Amino acid sequence: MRTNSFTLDSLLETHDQPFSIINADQQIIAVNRAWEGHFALPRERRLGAICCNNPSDCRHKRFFQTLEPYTGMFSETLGSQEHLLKVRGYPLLDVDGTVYLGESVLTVGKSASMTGNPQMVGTSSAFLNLKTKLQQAAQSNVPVMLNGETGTGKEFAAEYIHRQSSNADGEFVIVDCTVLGEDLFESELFGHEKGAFTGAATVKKGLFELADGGTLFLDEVGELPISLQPKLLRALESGQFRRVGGTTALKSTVRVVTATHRNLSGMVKEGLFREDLFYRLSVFPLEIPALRDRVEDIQELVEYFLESFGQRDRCVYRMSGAALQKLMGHRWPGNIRELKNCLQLATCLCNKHHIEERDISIMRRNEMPLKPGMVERRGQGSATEARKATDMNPLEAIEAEYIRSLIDKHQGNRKLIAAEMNVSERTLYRKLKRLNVN
Ligand SMILES: Nc1ncnc2c1ncn2[C@@H]1O[C@H](COP(=O)(O)OP(=O)(O)OP(=O)(O)O)[C@@H](O)[C@H]1O
Repeated sequence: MRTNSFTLDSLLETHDQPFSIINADQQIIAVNRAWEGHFALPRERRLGAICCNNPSDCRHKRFFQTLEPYTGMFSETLGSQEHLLKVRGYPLLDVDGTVYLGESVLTVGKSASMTGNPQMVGTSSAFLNLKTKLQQAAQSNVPVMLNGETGTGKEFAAEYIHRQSSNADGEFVIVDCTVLGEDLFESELFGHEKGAFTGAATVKKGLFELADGGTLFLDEVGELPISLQPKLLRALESGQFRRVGGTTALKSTVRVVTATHRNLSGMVKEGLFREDLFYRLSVFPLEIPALRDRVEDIQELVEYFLESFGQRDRCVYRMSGAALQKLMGHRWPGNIRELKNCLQLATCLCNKHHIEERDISIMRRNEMPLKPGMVERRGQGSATEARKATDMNPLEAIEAEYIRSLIDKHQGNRKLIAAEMNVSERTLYRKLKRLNVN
């Protein structure tokens, strides 16, 4: 059979979809007109350039290791814009047998900047991997379980999944499992009919119903009492539920995302979490990395937060190199929330909007700032008494005392108390409830 050789450019232009060719050195060697138009980038700016932001760990590199065709959702920053791409990559052979990667963009979803979502900041490989997986999870519609330390951005990630998913037009409903005791669970989750119990003066829709067509985010799902877990499982499996006091079975189609800082599979082994519910919820498990495992992102996060504080305060905050070094050297047990709160405080302490090393006050976990007199009061036995009265362990008693000192200091302002403790207001609320502090 006689074969003709066509010029590369004429072949490329037969693709209506954006199309690019990448060599084994991960350089872009050709793009078509649809690609230029789609990304609003002239080809001269891309030809010869390295394929993406993170060439040491990207789909192109993996392709040249395996030569396996692939299809999937990925996020990529081209120019100054973040794009969510559905791509197909496959091998191309030239006449002398050299392998290239041909990649076409199949359909294009919404980008975070286009939807006005808060920006997901970070370019470390740990973070980019996570972002790609979040997008894959968003497209898949299966239950996602997010695992990570406090303040790593689990709720932020859950909302990101929601906004990128086909349920984005529905509600993003957060269920805080730490506050759902036996008495609240059914009426909060499934709602109640008028007169179902004393105080049920009107019909109330539950969170499950409100999330219909949207996303139900079960935060701290590991805290859900085991006695309530079968009820949740039943509703998730059938999509059906009854309001308290109601006889009609209602239906709700929700996308489920859960988060926990606990080792749930360990809890299953210990009989503290139902195995069937665990498997039902963790079809797509995702680990959110701690900030200390992606220190490369600290500078970018600092710039991002300072810019947003600057917009709020109508000024431009700057930071000295020494101050940044101090931030880079900390282990951030409270993760991104702790960093954000630390910067928030620095903007209040600094002079002429210039943050110096002395303005960075990092709170050591074992250095609880006690109010004058607090040690003395503890010495007189107030914490011990509180412990006896409420059956607290010694650490809880100290924590309760510490929170009380902050309540005094900030005159009960929960925002300020939570900020000083480096926890979310919701976490503070849980602590107040658990420690019985008013
Ligand atoms: N990638 C990111 N870019 C910018 N801000 C982020 C990012 N990830 C998290 N944040 C911010 O960090 C803070 C903590 O995030 P979030 O509340 O989602 O953490 P969490 O893991 O759910 O915490 P907790 O377990 O204590 O509830 C929030 O202010 C959030 O906006």
